[in-house]
Amino acid sequence: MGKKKIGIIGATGYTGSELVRILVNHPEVEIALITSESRAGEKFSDIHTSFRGIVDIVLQPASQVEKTDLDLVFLALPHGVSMDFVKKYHQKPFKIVDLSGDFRLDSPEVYHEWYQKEHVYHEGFDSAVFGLPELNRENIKQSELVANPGCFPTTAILGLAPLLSEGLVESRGIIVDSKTGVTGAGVKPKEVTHFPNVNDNFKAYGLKKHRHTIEIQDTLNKLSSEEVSLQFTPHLLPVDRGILSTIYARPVKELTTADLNALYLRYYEGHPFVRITPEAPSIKDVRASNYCNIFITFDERTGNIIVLSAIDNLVKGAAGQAIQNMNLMLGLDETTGLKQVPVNP
Ligand SMILES: NC(=O)C1=CN([C@@H]2O[C@H](COP(=O)(O)OP(=O)(O)OC[C@H]3O[C@@H](n4cnc5c(N)ncnc54)[C@H](OP(=O)(O)O)[C@@H]3O)[C@@H](O)[C@H]2O)C=CC1
Ligand SMILES: CC(=O)N[C@@H](CCC(=O)OP(=O)(O)O)C(=O)O
Repeated sequence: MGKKKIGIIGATGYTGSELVRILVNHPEVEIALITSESRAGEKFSDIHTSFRGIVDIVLQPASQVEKTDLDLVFLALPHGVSMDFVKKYHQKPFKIVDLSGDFRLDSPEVYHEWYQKEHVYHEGFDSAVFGLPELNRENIKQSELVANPGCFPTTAILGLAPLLSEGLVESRGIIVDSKTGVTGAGVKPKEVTHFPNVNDNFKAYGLKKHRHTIEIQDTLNKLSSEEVSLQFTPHLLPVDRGILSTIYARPVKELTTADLNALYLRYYEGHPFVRITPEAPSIKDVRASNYCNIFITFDERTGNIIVLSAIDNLVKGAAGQAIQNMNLMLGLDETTGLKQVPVNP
């Protein structure tokens, strides 16, 4: 059987280039098409110069998608833009992994409220599968359209899933305190990512209203018998990539650190990209890899459970997870092409 043919839409952005970086060494697929609207006609390596001599493919306009024989397409496009592409490609023979938030939430009304986007595409919301393989592996395998999770939700959901599915913590008042690198904000320069505003600085944003709050709650509600309500606050770190979420929850029964570690090891057995670690993880422990490192402990003094969950926002938080989903959708081993060792230092 030949290699599967893959298209990447929006590859001048950060997640698009990260998809190319990983897929170029994937043994079972070939990159058949890379598109860009703003830079069509230029080489991919003219824009992402670290690919010089490695990926010199000429960027095509997105209109080429329908003229190319493809097995699967990644949409690495902004929220709201992906919807139009999904609508256009709905009946095409290729599968789709959408990296945006357009199809992650269950209802268009909720999407509208939290994304503050006027443009809502109703059809297709029903058929999209939320692409977190650790929770949804079997559905992803059958899916034609996967909604790849957001970066913060990946840390928070993986960090809390064992506790909430076993009903071991109070489901209201959980705190998710997250720190992210600046690539999470995309390639377009903005005031918030301007060098003097980020460098040597640290700040919270999206207080009380960040759209990932609902993505985390919605997903955890499907695991929990009691309704989940959580406080999510993201912060911007002066680093390029990486997310560390510190999560606090109140146990509903007596639990020791040993009990919690045993639970997490059992829950994530057979999930190759989740590592339950004996030490508090740093973002460099997962940098440029598809791993999510999770540390869990009980603080006897305060009565809190503390969970630390670390990923690379561009890999397990975006492109790596998207490729993990692609592997499942194409019937490949989940880890194919994704065994990169984290870069530390
Ligand atoms: N960065 C991250 O850590 C994560 C990002 N995501 C999501 O993945 C998607 C892609 O993210 P990311 O790569 O960071 O985004 P970027 O802003 O870095 O890149 C998006 C690309 O989309 C293309 N594009 C096409 N149409 C438009 C349009 N109308 N307006 C602006 N850009 C357009 C552009 O490429 P061109 O002009 O060449 O076509 C652009 O380079 C987003 O939905 C994001 O929310 C999800 C998880 C983590
Ligand atoms: C630093 C920064 O701005 N990060 C982005 C997260 C990007 C992401 O993972 O997720 P989406 O696909 O849901 O946009 C933010 O907080 O909006």
